[in-house]
Amino acid sequence: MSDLFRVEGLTKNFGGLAVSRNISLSMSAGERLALIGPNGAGKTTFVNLVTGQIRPSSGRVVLNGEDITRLGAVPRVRKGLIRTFQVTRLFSQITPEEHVTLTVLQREGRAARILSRFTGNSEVSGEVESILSALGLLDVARRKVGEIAYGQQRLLEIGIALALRPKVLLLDEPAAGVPSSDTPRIEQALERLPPSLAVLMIEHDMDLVFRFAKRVVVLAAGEIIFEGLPADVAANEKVREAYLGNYAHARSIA
Ligand SMILES: Nc1ncnc2c1ncn2[C@@H]1O[C@H](COP(=O)(O)OP(=O)(O)OP(=O)(O)O)[C@@H](O)[C@H]1O
Repeated sequence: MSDLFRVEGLTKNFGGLAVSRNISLSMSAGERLALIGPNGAGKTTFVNLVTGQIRPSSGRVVLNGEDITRLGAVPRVRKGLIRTFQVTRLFSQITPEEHVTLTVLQREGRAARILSRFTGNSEVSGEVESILSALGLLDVARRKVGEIAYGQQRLLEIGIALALRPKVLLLDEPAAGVPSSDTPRIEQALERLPPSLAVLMIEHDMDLVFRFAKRVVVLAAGEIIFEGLPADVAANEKVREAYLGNYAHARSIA
């Protein structure tokens, strides 16, 4: 099998509620996949199952041919399965340079040493600089995170993920909360992600989805209802029903 990553029959029940239903999906190295679906479809739950934040009721998660279903979140990160979150989780008092430096040191098992000893270390700082540069963050590298734009904070989260040297990167709504004037920056950064990386992106911004993804998977009520080319998704009857149903529901409770 040439799949870098796959899930087989992934199912999660919360009490009587089936939130993931028999999801099977595979990704190869370098793939750009978007996972979309109406609110409550189970997208975040899917990512949580993949990264080990929650355990499936049944099914398997396989990375590089190895069944990692029983591994916790931290060993999965070490194996290269990395995610970002919908809401930023950054420290406002330290800089982007320090965030990414710390992550590189953490990965190398050197984070316990004093950070300042490493900011001048050429091996580490070269890697930090190349990550920040690819994301267009060099000019704010030494500003406090609390002072930089939200779009830049979102990019920094991707930088932290990259510092962990992912093989599979799961991006949970990378453009959420970012003003539309800043979305081109996010798009550019996504275009510059390492070509061999497999990227799965959850996103509601359809323009971004269509420009980024080569393949789209649609989830509705915990199930995959479409898998195919971005150009074919809008015309698909099941997809239209899922979104219309959701909007109708949203209206009924408004
Ligand atoms: N821990 C939990 N216990 C019970 N139900 C849960 C739990 N986590 C999620 N759910 C339910 O599972 C369903 C799917 O939620 P999930 O957050 O995965 O959807 P989503 O597609 O990511 O939605 P959104 O686009 O709004 O972020 C929702 O009905 C949610 O209420």
